[in-house]
Amino acid sequence: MRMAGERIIERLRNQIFENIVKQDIEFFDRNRTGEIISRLAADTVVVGKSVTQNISDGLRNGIMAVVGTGMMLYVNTSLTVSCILDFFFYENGTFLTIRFLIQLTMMSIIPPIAVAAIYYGRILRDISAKTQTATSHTTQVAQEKLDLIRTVRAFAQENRESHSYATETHKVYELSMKESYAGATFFSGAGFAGNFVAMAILYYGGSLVAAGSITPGDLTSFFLYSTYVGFSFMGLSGFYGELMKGIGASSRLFALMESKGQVEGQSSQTGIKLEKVTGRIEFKDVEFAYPTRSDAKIFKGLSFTIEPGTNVAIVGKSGSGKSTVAQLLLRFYDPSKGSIFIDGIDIRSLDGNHMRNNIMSFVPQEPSLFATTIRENIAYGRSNATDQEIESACERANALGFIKKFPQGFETYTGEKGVAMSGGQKQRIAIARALLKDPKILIMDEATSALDASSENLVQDSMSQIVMGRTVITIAHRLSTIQQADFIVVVEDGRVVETGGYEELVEREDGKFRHLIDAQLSS
Ligand SMILES: Nc1ncnc2c1ncn2[C@@H]1O[C@H](COP(=O)(O)OP(=O)(O)OP(=O)(O)O)[C@@H](O)[C@H]1O
Repeated sequence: MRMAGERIIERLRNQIFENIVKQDIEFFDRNRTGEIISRLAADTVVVGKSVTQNISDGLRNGIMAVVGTGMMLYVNTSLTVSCILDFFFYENGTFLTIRFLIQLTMMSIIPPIAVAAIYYGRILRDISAKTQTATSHTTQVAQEKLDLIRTVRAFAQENRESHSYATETHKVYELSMKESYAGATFFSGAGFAGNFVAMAILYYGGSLVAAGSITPGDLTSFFLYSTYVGFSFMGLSGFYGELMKGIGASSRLFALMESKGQVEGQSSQTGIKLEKVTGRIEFKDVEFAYPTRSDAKIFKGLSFTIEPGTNVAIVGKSGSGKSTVAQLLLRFYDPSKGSIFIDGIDIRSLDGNHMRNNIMSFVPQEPSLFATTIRENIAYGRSNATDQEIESACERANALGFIKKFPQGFETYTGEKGVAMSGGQKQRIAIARALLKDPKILIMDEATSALDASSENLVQDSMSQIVMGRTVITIAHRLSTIQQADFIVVVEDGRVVETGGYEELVEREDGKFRHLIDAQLSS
């Protein structure tokens, strides 16, 4: 049972994690990582144990109850005839036979214990669901605060964070207290009833022995079996309670396991697999609001076309939705109206997995690295890449120089989320990672923002190599970095308000792009 339990826990974890990583990005906007981690780590153990170790206890107790009752009846049958005929009424007319003792045991312990056990089980189920939620909140708080430990330290908020963690752990403690009270009430009540009946059996059984209607041996065996039955019913109640606890903890787990993404096929492997792509992109009348903020429309009819092989910059004020263009193109979300096409095909009909794996590469605004070596981070999208390919991607991303300066070179450990790398180094590793896939469409979200002027110049210099033979979308904040763009798309109020080449737009006196440039120069 223990082995089966461990196997169940392993399978539950794997299946739930597999389902979670395939969820839409919206799911991660709605759920906090700490909660998911806690469900995977703690809830799976409660559920696994409740259906295995607990079942073994339940089976043992069930068998003991059945056999014990059978033996009681057996003791009874051997005496039944004489008991019923000769001692049906004893002395002063009291109803005292072994049958009566059985009835006494059965009637006075089992039904009340059964009713109390059902009630106790329900309480445990509710408390268990609440405890698992409270436990997930403690993990959430710990995870978030430790993730941001540098901010916590910089603002000297260690005490406050310890206090907020303690508040959450206290909620778990209070629920555990409730569970303890419920357990103590149930088991002490059941124990008291059991002892009372045991005394009653001894008292009446003693009288029967004294009267010679049963032998001391009969009473002893009967007493032994009834104790077995009593204990096993207590055990069965405990089993039921633990089962209910498992059910309480499982509700959220099964919801996580069964939850299906909203964006059908966001990470599924169905749909068209585009093999020969030119890299033409079209946004047509796209309307969009983030699902978690559906009243704030980001796009209200966004339309633009990017021809294959061009280097396009998307510009606009902060919060105008530039990064959202990338998120829609990667199909992290679907537009509420309108469509996005790649080579004339609506991306909703493409195989999302294939599209992201073979057609596109993305350098996010804040590149995070996995806690492993530089090599593994760069080869993340193409684990079979050769050393030569990795070096070549690094050269184009202007990353080779600094990587080679590390004593361990490509084997240097990048730290959790890349903390052991500078912002500029992380960005160049992320650019190299994107280039290694040799994508037809490269999306760079403010990819050079963390670079110092000289590194940025070096990356800009290699831009001609980076863009060669592919469509590049640069989501630009610093307008100085987009002079090489073939085409600029200016986004404002959810629409495209201007398009054109850099020189052309800069010269438009009253143009939106010109305003952006002027605003940036004067700041
Ligand atoms: N996951 C999200 N859920 C809800 N709202 C979001 C989400 N991501 C972004 N937003 C909101 O959408 C709007 C557009 O954000 P976006 O990141 O696209 O802007 P941006 O133009 O790239 O800004 P910046 O140049 O400052 O990075 C903002 O108002 C932002 O608050």
